[in-house]
Amino acid sequence: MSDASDDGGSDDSPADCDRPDNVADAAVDRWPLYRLVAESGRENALFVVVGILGTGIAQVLATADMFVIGIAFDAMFNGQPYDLPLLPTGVVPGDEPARMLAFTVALLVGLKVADVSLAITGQYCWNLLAQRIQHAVRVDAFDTVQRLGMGFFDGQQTGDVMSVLNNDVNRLEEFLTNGPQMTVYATVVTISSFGYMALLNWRLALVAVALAPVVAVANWWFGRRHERRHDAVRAETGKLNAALETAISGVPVVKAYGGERHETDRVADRSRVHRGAIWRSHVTRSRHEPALRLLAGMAFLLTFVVGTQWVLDDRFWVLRGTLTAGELIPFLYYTQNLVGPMRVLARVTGFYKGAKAAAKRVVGIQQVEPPRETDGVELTDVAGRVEYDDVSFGYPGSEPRSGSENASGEGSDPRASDEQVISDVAIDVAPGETVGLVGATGAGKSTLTKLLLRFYDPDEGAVRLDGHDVRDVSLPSLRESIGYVAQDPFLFTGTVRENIAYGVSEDDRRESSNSASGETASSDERDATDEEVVAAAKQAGAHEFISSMEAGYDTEVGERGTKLSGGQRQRIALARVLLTDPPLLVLDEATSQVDNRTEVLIQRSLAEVTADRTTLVVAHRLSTVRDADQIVVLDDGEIEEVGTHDELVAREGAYADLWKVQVGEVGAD
Ligand SMILES: Nc1ncnc2c1ncn2[C@@H]1O[C@H](COP(=O)(O)OP(=O)(O)OP(=O)(O)O)[C@@H](O)[C@H]1O
Repeated sequence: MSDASDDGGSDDSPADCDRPDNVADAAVDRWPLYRLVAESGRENALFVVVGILGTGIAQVLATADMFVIGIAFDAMFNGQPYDLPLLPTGVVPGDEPARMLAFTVALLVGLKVADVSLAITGQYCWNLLAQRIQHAVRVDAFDTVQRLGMGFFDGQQTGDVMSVLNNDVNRLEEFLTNGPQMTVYATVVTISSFGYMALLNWRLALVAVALAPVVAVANWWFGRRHERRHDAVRAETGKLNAALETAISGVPVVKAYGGERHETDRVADRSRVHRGAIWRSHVTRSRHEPALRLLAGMAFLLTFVVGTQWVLDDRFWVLRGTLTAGELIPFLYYTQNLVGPMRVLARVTGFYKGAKAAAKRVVGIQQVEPPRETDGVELTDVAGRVEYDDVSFGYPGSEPRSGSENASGEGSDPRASDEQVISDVAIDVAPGETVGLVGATGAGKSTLTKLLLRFYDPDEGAVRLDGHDVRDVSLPSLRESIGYVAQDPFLFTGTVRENIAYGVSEDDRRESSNSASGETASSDERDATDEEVVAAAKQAGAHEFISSMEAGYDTEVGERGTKLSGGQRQRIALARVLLTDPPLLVLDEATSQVDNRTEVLIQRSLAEVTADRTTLVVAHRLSTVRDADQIVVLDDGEIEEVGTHDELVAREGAYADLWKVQVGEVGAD
């Protein structure tokens, strides 16, 4: 995946910035998890500190009990002094065993109460931290995704991107909830157990930890295996999601072609691969923990043998000095106590590697630089002059036509090897003009409009608006100047009213994103009034059918507008654009799905709207562009003819042929 250059207008190309093959391939960061937590977690530093202290001190106190019992045991039964570190001598009772016992019980109860209270506080902080970071990472990643150029979405499967925003981010939460406190627990229990052992007998303590280097190497080895396994699981989860998303969103086609069995088989194949990846991950996990416990068991046995011999013989090999039974019993307890951290170490390593694999994918998305949004010329009072200045363009990553060469005649430049979809197109649209773009399917009409909107940048030449290269114009300002109705308009789940008013609430949306980035928004935000919504719907020929629906403007349109017909969706999309009252209009087959009578009505009301604003109209139905000031006929990405309807008909060229076919003067062949 390539990062976008961000240092100049023409270098900051939405097409350049996003050619990822796979979200996971993008992460070049060595510490993706640290990067995410550090970026999102700075404001949560207090939770980290309290979490570490709470969990840490709780564990120190939890492991103190056996130490206290050992000292009390020797004091009560072996006549040793009742010497507890950190406690003033006056507090500790005298020689009477009953008083010593009462004091010991009170001390143990106090330790347990403090331990539990601190553990609960620590747990609370870790949970809160995990939730907050998960939320921040998800919102940040989503914000990045939706600001990426169209090239990113061309190269990604929606289900895979969804999987990053959902499954992978959840995986982070799982790690953050459990990982830090488990790590603190394991570290503190290990250190404090070792500390208590060293206080009891430092020589025997060294024996007990003799196998620590072996544990470290074994854990490192398992960690590497975990990482590979988790990388595969995360990638396969994304692919499975993509397969599910494609099958569900294509359900009408699947049903129409009776493809249910085929889709089930396809999902089953993906699920099988996914299951295999998960299984391999489980196998690694199921071997990891027992292996570490085995090593801990060996350490315990070693300590037991050495310690017992030492107590019996007053020495063991080079180990000399006194070792009492009262010292050995807590000592063995602490050695056994190390089994818990071993188990946790294995689990935390698994959690960490899983979260790291997920973080790589999240960071992979975050590393794709979105095109600059706020730099550049702010357009005000747009007159509407549009110029395509010898524009050539090929979609990033598309295959070159056979035999084609790039501009330099070399094949090594990946950009230049893209298939040219637009070649040397020059069009000059005066402010207020309406231009029709016509031509065979795949001729490049929609692509030309997308270059104006800067969904992509041209490879050669420039697209200008009011004399400004659109690459030098700030993206929000450019897109606010252009009302765009796409070929297959998208409606959001919600009511008809909400869908029509969507564009006018834009300022509100910008305000929230600006306030997130610390900027303040202008104060002229407003919502559309009901009258404005209805007026726009009337202009778009939508009012009649909306009013005939039971809930009128409050009708729910369903997901992506599935409860409406194609023509109804188009009219709502048209109304949405008209409501924003942009200086420029780009209508890409905006009325292709409405019937002829409705189209004529829409054309009449649109005539008023388009009279004094620049309008680009893409149409197959030539009656839609008949009254345009100029009609550009495209053929295979090149301009074939330009003129008014009458001029082109009189010229008897390609347009005239198309016109004759459409008015029925000649057959299609
Ligand atoms: N995102 C994309 N990635 C790669 N190639 C694309 C992409 N979108 C369009 N193309 C290709 O670019 C060429 C021009 O497509 P475009 O949509 O501009 O044609 P059009 O003239 O609008 O066609 P239609 O009338 O069918 O809508 C086609 O060959 C198409 O396959």
